[in-house]
Amino acid sequence: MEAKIMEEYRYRFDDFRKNNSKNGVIEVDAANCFDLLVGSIINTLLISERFEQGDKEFDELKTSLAEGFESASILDAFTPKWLMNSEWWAWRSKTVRRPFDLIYAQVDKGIKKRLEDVASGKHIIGDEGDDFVDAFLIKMEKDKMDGVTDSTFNPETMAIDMYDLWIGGQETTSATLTWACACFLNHPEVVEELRKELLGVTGGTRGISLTDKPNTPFLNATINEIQRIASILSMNLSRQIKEDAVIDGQPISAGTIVTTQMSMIHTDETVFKNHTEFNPKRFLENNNLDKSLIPFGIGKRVCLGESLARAELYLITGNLVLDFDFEPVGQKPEIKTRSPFAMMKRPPHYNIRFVPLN
Ligand code: HEM
Repeated sequence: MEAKIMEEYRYRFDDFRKNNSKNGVIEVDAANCFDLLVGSIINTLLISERFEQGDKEFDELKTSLAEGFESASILDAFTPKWLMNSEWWAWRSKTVRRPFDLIYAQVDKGIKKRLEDVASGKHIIGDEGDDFVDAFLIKMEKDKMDGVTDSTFNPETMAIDMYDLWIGGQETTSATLTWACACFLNHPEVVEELRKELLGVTGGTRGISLTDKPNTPFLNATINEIQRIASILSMNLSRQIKEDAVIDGQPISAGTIVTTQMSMIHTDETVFKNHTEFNPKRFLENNNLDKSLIPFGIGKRVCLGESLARAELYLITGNLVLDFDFEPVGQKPEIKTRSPFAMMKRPPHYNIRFVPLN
């Protein structure tokens, strides 16, 4: 996983150096930059294909996915029945759902092409396969050979899984990285301290790697603080109560749909003093504080992509700090969301300069 993330990181920034730089300084739209990088990491893991700048299909998919997340709100989670039957709701659902339909169509197309390539011998599946699609096809074949009649591994479930992974992994990670750079632009002192820590670990001779994690407490704390400040999912996914229960003194009947407002947990002033302040050191001063940080949810249905997302955040922020200085283009972005009432707290929109350090 690390190798694939780093390959995409290097490829993307080499490409920016060639196509988006003046005198070696890269200037890009922060959101687009991370969209392409994160999208390519997921797509490479899923189906061994990266996205390039100017790819119309990816641009359409991304724009509508961002719009979908921005327009989806608490209303979509708790829609009253009378509203669901209205024409307005039918129109709205179509608009909110459009990006999701586009993603499904795209993964479905990719699977069909892989199946054709396998059939024609253009793609040969090795013992372990190259990616998620290969691994899925191997499992499908195994179930067939073993005579499993009720196997749930088929092209349709593969498309649904890929769709889930795409939706779960793209916008979330990309938005968090866009928040990260907004924090860095506002806090050069944090960047400086991070660089000192990372150079101490690498000796300036190599990039940062996941094995360095135990030796980079300040980077770990900074990523925690970025995720706390970003708190990109205002609400967690919903749960349905199976039995009558009491939550925090409040009786709740079986069948009730409940959710957690994660952004409130992350801004609880009794836990995170001066919660509007970006202060990574709070996680170093209190070793237990990260237990109150749940950006990936908690429990049995915790985020399936947590380890991938954590690896991406660590490797990308760490290596960016080692490779570049960050400069705003015009005014610094405010560390403030563009969509306070949406399900996803979108980062500010800004352009950024990456100034190579050597
Ligand atoms: C910073 C990045 C990410 C954040 C903040 C995030 C956050 C979350 C949260 C809060 C949930 C709901 C957990 C719950 O119900 O308790 C979730 C679920 C999920 N996430 Fe993520 N996620 C991120 C990245 C990813 C990535 C990279 C992937 C996969 C490529 C992914 C795939 C999923 C899936 C499939 C689920 C549904 C799990 C289930 O219901 O069993 N996520 N994520």
